[in-house]
Amino acid sequence: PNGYRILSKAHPLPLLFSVVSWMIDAFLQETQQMSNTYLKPSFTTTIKRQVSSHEFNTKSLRKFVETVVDTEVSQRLIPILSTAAANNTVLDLQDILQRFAFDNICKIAFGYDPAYLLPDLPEAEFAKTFDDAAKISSGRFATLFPFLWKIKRILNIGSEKRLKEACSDLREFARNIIKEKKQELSNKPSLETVDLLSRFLSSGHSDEDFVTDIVISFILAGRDTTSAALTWYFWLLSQNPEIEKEILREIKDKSESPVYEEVKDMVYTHASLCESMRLYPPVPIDGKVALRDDVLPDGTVIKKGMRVSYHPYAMGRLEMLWGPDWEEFKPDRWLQRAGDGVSNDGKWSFVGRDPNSYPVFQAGPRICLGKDMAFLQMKRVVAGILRRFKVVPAAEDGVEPVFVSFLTSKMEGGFPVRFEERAG
Ligand code: HEM
Repeated sequence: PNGYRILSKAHPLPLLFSVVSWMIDAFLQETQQMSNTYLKPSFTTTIKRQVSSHEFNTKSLRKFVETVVDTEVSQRLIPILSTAAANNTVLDLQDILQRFAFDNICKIAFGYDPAYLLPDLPEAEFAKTFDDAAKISSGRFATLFPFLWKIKRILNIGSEKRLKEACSDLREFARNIIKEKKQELSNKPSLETVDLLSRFLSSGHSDEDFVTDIVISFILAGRDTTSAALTWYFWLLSQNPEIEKEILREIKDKSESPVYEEVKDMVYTHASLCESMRLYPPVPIDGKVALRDDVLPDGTVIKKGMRVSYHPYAMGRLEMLWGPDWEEFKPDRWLQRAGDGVSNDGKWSFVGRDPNSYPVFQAGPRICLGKDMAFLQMKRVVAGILRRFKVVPAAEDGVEPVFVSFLTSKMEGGFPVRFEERAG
């Protein structure tokens, strides 16, 4: 569209030294309108410094997987799918996975259980508000006439009025979580809480707006990303039975291992998840705003204030990066035989890609902090579901889902499926 320049054509993501995180920040900027504060420039950097040594280290991650994810899988997800299989009911898998991810991220980040993944699939008012806010804010970046939304915002009408209301509700929701957590901590100062929010509050962060931002950004980072990845993953598996068979074989092989070992060794499943996110990245487009004048490695001049976007969706489909078979869902492109090449022991090993040519989790110093956590969660869900069920799209053969994006990717209208119990 007008106003856009392709800076590096098909070239891998250029170095982005002097740019700032944009997606989460942009969303937060909107929600912050309500508290009349300005985004602290170092906000997400501060989160990173604060939490990377705590919640995202291996020990916490293992705990997260073993307790929260497995409880949610075995006590909520599987019983719901079992009932649906027994009654031949069609469920919207996208909705189920979003509920699953929302419960998970709330439990790990705040020690709070919203219980959205219950058999009666309760109205998720908060989730709807969250979707509306994300949809309207992402619409701003896609518009050809940005002055229109700015006028609407000044006049407080239409979508901008709805956004303002939604943001107010979100902040209210976040404040309530914080209030309850503070109460809990004051009653039990020595409470053995491992959630992020307790850590922030216990370590002296009392600025309400700051902590509210943390709550909202973690929901955004943790809810829609893994659920988007898994929704498209199950769709691709339904279209590629041979690959599904291979994953199932791996899952069955590992079923006797302890949780952490199982997940670590699921090389083929890991490759298939990477491959699925190549074609359907949960964050299909992301951008940065230049803090000061800069020159990209290819000589392109960037002026302070210019927005630079990069497109994981487009980059995942480039022939020059992935070869002439880029359209194929092919986990093998992430694998090689382990060993010395002579005594082939038959084991596959995973071959990662340079994050600059696969920026699904972004690249550089602001790379996703939850990447390992996301993979652990996704593998446990894949193992939990596939071990018991075959996921069958309810739409007629040949009907393809439509990819849409509101900050994160979605399947338009959801993903209606049936579940078939596997024999044995
Ligand atoms: C498949 C799942 C996921 C994908 C594809 C993904 C992708 C991304 C991307 C593209 C960014 C960069 C955003 C930007 O700065 O513009 C990001 C940042 C981030 N992600 Fe993830 N994410 C995933 C799951 C998670 C999970 C489960 C968490 C856990 C809470 C998480 C936490 C974060 C955090 C804290 C940042 C900010 C890092 C910083 O700015 O220093 N992510 N993620």
